[in-house]
Amino acid sequence: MAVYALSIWLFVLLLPLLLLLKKIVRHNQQLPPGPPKLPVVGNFHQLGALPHQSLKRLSQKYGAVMFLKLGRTPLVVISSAEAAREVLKIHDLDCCSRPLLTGTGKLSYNYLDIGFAPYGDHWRQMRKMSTLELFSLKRVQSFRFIREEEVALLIDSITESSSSATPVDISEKMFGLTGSIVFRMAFGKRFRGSNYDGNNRLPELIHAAESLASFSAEECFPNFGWIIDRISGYHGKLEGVFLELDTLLQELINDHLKPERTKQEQEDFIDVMLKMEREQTETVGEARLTKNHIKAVLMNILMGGVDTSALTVIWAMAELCRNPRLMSKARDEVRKCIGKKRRVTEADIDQLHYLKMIIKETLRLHPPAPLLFARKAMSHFKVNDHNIYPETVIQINVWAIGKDPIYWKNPEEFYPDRFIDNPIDFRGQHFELLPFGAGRRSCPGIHMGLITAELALANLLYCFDWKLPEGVKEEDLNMEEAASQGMTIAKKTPLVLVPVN
Ligand code: HEM
Repeated sequence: MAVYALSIWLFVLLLPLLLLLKKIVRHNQQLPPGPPKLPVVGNFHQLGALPHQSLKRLSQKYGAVMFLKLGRTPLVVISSAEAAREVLKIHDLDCCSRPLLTGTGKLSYNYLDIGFAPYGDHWRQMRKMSTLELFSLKRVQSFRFIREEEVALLIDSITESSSSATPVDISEKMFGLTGSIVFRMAFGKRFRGSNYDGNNRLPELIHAAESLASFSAEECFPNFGWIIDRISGYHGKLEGVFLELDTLLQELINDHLKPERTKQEQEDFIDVMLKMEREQTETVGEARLTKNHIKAVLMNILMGGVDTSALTVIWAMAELCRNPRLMSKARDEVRKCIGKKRRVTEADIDQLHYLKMIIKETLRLHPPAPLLFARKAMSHFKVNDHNIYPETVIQINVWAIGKDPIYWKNPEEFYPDRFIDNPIDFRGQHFELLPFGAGRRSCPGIHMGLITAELALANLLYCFDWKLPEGVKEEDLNMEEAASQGMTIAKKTPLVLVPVN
């Protein structure tokens, strides 16, 4: 008992000394400034349900390069274009790895993929293969007929509602559309509404996979996090979601291997990767391309390709419906340029300059991945004279940068005209606008994502006039973001509009 009391007294006496020591060490380390941390949890409690919004508020107090701790994990958050340029351009190679997490490891077949794989030979080979064979402009163009057919089906389904002025759930329609397009490109099969060959859990599964692809409690709090994971059933959920997706992907691959399968006119992603597996001369990392590599890439395509384009169109339509003047300007452009046709085709898109500005403005205010995907520092480097040490997780708050009044006049206003005679683009050269990231880990699906969103939006504007449902005023339209469920941020409530033709 006496020993116990003595240790408590010693602790109380030594505490100020320990704190002082910590301050000195920290000063010597020259870490970026950041909010005070609580013991054990660090700054975890300050993230809230919408971390990009909380982190923006904190950065206004602590700076554009900010140091936090998620439990034990050191985290640096970047919130200005200048600092983003230093990280993503000058120090791209120092920090172009990803943190190794239980969730991402499982869903990527132990990092055989592109998106979650750590930097190294394997990732370089996979990224090269996907850039040349899956995401090239030529390949994207080869799927033009799929996008045009699926958009035509969508317009037909909305036409039925427009004749009776029935409200349409645009959010559901958009996830259905992008799901169908990605499905056909990747697997050569149709995915209708929320139903794929009887598997109506697919959209739910993709969202569940996205939410499991982040830090588990144990990764943040090594001492007791496992208890939280046990209570929340984290590992069971991860196993379950992985097993269902793995079974689906394996079945799709098996279908492609059946000798009786009729040769498709158009190769899908599985065909392309199976052909590469057969013909490979180069090794991928230490191993050759296997079925697990193929499934890992398909998993990335499902998780990265469906929600992102859908969210872009949903937010664009929501912004236009709140701004009738911009809506008529956009509609006039599409109808004037296209003239009398049934549908807008991809060949028409290049003339639609205002539509492209709308997409850009939407991606500025509503980047689907507001913090990009987490990166991990591989070596020591400095940003604004602050040290960033190996193993630090780095998040770029592109949502905050897109709203920074230093670069954007009236940043909260949806104003596509700001891009007239303005060279700022979103392909990774202008650090004030980074919805696709920049540098080595930037989005390889940019052409595919953009053309899908542009074609869908152009046709929605060309084929219908849009009204808000009875009793909803423009200023009442709910523009809140849903609580973070992983890498992307959705609109909190579905967008419901009435089509008129
Ligand atoms: C509007 C549509 C899209 C947006 C806004 C978007 C955004 C992003 C962002 C922000 C990143 C992370 C960049 C970084 O960490 O610096 C990323 C990575 C990635 N995206 Fe996209 N994306 C879109 C469409 C697509 C599509 C259609 C696909 C595939 C079919 C795709 C596949 C990927 C992959 C595989 C990565 C990981 C790259 C790597 O780590 O090397 N994306 N995307």
